[in-house]
Amino acid sequence: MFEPVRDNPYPDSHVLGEGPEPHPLLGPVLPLLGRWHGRGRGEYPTLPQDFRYEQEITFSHDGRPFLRYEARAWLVDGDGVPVRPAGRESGWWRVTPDATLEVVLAHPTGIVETYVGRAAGTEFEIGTKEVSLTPLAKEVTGTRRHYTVDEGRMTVVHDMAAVGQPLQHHLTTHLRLRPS
Ligand code: HEM
Repeated sequence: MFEPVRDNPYPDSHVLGEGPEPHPLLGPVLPLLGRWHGRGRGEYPTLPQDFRYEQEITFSHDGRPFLRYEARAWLVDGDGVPVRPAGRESGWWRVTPDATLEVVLAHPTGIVETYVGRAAGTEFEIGTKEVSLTPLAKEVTGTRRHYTVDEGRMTVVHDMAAVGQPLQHHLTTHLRLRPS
């Protein structure tokens, strides 16, 4: 019944030239591919003070026309010393033939977001189509994310409408591509 099986023949890759060939439709999002690590600052008008964090983001693929996305962050103090784990999220970035992006992200805090957006060179902009919340999740009504990639550096600006507040800045992160 429990016969041995071979290793997964379709591994993910986050490095060009390793693993499967990227699907041709992934062309517009290839600048995102890789493991990124960096620092950020966050704020929101409902919070008593702003905060600093570090974050790791990985975009990978298995040869099909979507990226796998994984991100985790941890708060740090003013000296960069880790304080506690913070936001985590994972999901999928699907690319259509006209370079439209369709993104699904899930958070451990009971939030699931669907997004639509566009890839334009090294700029990627996505905005929520719908946000779905579990009963205990904080009220998030919409978010917008802007990714800019430039020679191994990535900046992510994340605006959010939540807990009765209109869409406004929550996070800005500056990341560098990690050597694999
Ligand atoms: C790098 C990722 C993130 C970090 C470091 C971060 C950090 C924080 C921190 C420190 C707080 C204050 C409450 C606390 O101490 O836990 C907070 C509040 C909040 N965050 Fe984030 N966050 C991140 C991503 C997100 C995302 C992706 C969303 C929405 C999809 C989100 C939605 C919220 C909401 C709704 C609140 C509560 C505001 C309130 O109740 O006043 N956060 N975040």
